[in-house]
Amino acid sequence: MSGTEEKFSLREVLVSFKSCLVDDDQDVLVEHYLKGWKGLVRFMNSLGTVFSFVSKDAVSKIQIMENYLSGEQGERYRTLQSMVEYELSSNLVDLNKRDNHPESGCRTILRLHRALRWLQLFLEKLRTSTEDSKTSNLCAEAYNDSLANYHPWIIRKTANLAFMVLPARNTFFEVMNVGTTEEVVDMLGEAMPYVSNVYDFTQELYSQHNLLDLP
Ligand SMILES: CCCCCCCCCCCCC/C=C/[C@@H](O)[C@H](COP(=O)(O)O)NC(=O)CCCCCCCCCCCCCCC
Repeated sequence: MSGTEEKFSLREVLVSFKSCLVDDDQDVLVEHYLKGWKGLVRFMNSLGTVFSFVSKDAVSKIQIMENYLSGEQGERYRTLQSMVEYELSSNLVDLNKRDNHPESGCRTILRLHRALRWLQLFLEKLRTSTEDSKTSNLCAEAYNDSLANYHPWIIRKTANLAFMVLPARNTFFEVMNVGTTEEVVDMLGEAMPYVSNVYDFTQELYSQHNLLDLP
């Protein structure tokens, strides 16, 4: 990280998933969801350029969503529920193959949603890890049990190579800038339910509308 860049704590990033949830956890604010992702990408960038291929893809998906939010129909994209209703009722989603709407909000959020499952698994592994656990193994296990199922061989291979250069657990925790190991573990315990609630809500919404396999 460059000296001029302000150090930030992963606590704020993870807690921003708390502010996503509205209406008694029955909806997710897109703006806050994207804010959470931006913080995560910023954290990932601080780990080095080896993840820039991941970062690029995440940034482009965040950008697609921000364009919708600031566009003419921005109000329709305020929450995930309103986005799904609007895009489906206006036939703005390619349901079977990428065609006229290759970058719908629904399919873009689905990609981030699948990545959120990886994050959930990885954070839980970090939280319950021991001093001799290898961050690279935890990350690879979480990836292989989730996101990898949607990626072609070449991406899986590249991702697994990149994981190998992840810093050791101690350094990784330091970069998180949360405090001692105990504080990191406590923070993860505190933040995980928010990430899980956002994940569960989105999963349910997409499942209700048969959107979990969007091309
Ligand atoms: C800390 C280490 C970070 C490791 C990141 C692990 C996730 C590995 C994902 C590999 C994605 C490779 C990039 C390409 C993806 C796309 O092909 C693919 C499909 O898109 P398409 O349907 O439009 O073609 N895109 C996706 O699946 C979306 C990927 C979004 C990844 C966002 C990852 C953000 C990671 C944030 C790290 C924060 C770590 C915090 C830990 C305490």
